Amino acid sequence: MNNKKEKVAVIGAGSWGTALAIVLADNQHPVQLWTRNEEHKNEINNSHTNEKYLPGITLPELITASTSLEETLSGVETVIIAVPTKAIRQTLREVIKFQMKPLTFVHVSKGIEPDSLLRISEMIDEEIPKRILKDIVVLSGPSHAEEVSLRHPTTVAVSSKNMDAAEKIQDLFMNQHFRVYTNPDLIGVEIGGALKNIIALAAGISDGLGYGDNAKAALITRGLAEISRLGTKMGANPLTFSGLAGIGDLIVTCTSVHSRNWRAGNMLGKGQKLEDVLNNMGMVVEGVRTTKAAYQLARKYDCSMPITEILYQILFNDVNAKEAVEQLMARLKTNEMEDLVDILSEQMEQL
Ligand SMILES: NC(=O)C1=CN([C@@H]2O[C@H](COP(=O)(O)OP(=O)(O)OC[C@H]3O[C@@H](n4cnc5c(N)ncnc54)[C@H](O)[C@@H]3O)[C@@H](O)[C@H]2O)C=CC1
Ligand SMILES: O=C(CO)COP(=O)(O)O
Repeated sequence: MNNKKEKVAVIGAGSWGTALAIVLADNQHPVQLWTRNEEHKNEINNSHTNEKYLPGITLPELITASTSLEETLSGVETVIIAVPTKAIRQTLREVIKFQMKPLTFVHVSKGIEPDSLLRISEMIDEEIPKRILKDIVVLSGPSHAEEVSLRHPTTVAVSSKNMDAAEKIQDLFMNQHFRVYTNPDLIGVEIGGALKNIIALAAGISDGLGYGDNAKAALITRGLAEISRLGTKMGANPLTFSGLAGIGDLIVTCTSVHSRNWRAGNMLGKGQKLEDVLNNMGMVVEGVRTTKAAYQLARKYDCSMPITEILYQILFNDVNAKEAVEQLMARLKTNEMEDLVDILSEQMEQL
């Protein structure tokens, strides 16, 4: 059942924030969408479009944009945080200047902060004073904004330490095009969403190099193995990685031309420089920063992550992509099932 009249704030009017605003407006929720750009605000309010991020889509009239956070947050109990991971802390610090009443923070971004190695829910917990922090919920899963905005069937998962809050967000978003599942594994849902971008970059590189379906299937399968291995060490339930926030998101991001991570990888595989690729994309490519964070996490947790390690060398140490693939293929022989044994024994230790 939808809470039809509740106003909702969406912070970030890029592709994903706008697509989710459409879902909420389709569910009859008035949406207050925040953008930092005055022209962008006028376009959304006057033309009901967002041509840079969702070309060709007409936005429902229930969506109104503002450049004022105070105005965006007025009268809402739920705020959707939809800015890139690197902008989360700065955005939260602005939000708390205008907020007196408790809020449920729903984050929909996919990343991990390098150096602190915090997940986004942990960053929110750190930044938001307890007096205005009601709950933190994550929404993640295989969901390209371009398809959500066309009302194509999409499924996602929501998670929180408080499952009542997760169920409330499930009700807020759920409709006939957008199916929302709950999953109690907050760590797994956040880790799956963040780490799949690393593998999508690698899949794009593989395609850019001209390799085929065998290579991509290998990256998806062995990528899932290393995501599960690290995620389990961090306290996730390994079963989450067989779900929407794991293999589901991995498939969509590694195989879709909509994926910015895949597209960036593809350009790198064709020989373009990382700096040029990022400058030309005009949208966030989360996997680059997340590769740095995962590389650090692999060391912290003493976890073998060969694809992440080799991608780190390509991105940050200028290692040639073709030679990197040769290195991956020439690794010491091993037993595929060792991963499963590692994951199971990790789980036993946690019981
Ligand atoms: N686009 C998609 O299909 C999906 C994206 N996501 C995640 O959602 C998050 C946002 O991604 P998109 O909307 O796709 O990115 P985007 O690049 O399309 O839009 C980002 C928005 O954040 C704003 N922004 C950037 N830096 C900022 C800063 N320092 N302060 C305030 N605002 C800032 C931009 O102006 C823009 O409005 C990412 O973590 C992404 O992984 C998750 C699921 C689907
Ligand atoms: O997370 C996404 C789809 O689920 C979007 O992926 P990209 O950021 O690679 O476009």
